[in-house]
Amino acid sequence: MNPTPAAPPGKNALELRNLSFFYGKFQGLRNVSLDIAEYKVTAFIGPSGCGKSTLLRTFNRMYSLYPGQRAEGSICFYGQDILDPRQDINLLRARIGMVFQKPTPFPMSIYDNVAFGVKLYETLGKNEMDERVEWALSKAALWSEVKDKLSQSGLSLSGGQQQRLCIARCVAVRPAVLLLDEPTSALDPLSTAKIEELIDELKHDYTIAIVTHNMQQAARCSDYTAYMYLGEMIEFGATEQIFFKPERKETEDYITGRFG
Ligand SMILES: Nc1ncnc2c1ncn2[C@@H]1O[C@H](COP(=O)(O)OP(=O)(O)OP(=O)(O)O)[C@@H](O)[C@H]1O
Repeated sequence: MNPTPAAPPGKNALELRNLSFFYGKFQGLRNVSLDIAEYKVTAFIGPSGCGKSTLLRTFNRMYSLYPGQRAEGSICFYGQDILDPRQDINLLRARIGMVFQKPTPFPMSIYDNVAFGVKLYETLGKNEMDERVEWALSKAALWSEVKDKLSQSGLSLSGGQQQRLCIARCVAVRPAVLLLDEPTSALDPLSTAKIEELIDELKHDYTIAIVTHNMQQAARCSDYTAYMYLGEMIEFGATEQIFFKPERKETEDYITGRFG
């Protein structure tokens, strides 16, 4: 199967070319090429184990934490190859933030959860930090719910609020790209709807890549969709095209539930 590189019109935040990934001897990604358009939502769908999370984790070199895992090919982030061994990983993670499947607030106050990342990269005075925390919590549509209890533990919030707190923590360091790895799979339908609304708001300011098992979610939230299978990019295009007029039979079978 050949990958289907497709360049959405406009500027790209990330450009992947012939990206392969290895967990030791096991190859998790095979020659993936695609462009991630700036200020759009790109969704990654496909059956369990097809490499969606593996792909997302290459975008901020998350795998570098683990010996034996390596990527080949190139990922250009506004013209800079992030796979270059000289890449400053901390700086990269400030520019490309990640939110995980399970909400992961730190065992500290709501305020400190948001301020934590900022302190790693910037030295702000108290007023500036207060402003940044309020700004980030507002961006994550959480400010009105927590403004009177900023000193309470982040762990005291509901699951949906905790996930929005994690988004606020990510946004607070002012990244260019947000990576969302199944951000609603641990949430109830109401919290899921809130996060989906939030994604729609956030794409005005951020480029978003989302992994989801939920096809309705991909159809609702994304501008572009990539269908993956066994580590390969089978088809990539505008979400409407992928869902209503897929070019590949494999994509159609998956979308219509005939897969397997
Ligand atoms: N740490 C690891 N070591 C070895 N193999 C791994 C590791 N993590 C993932 N894999 C393998 O890489 C492949 C892709 O896994 P990945 O988690 O990216 O898939 P996925 O599409 O995100 O799956 P899911 O939808 O179930 O989360 C799978 O075959 C998986 O078993």
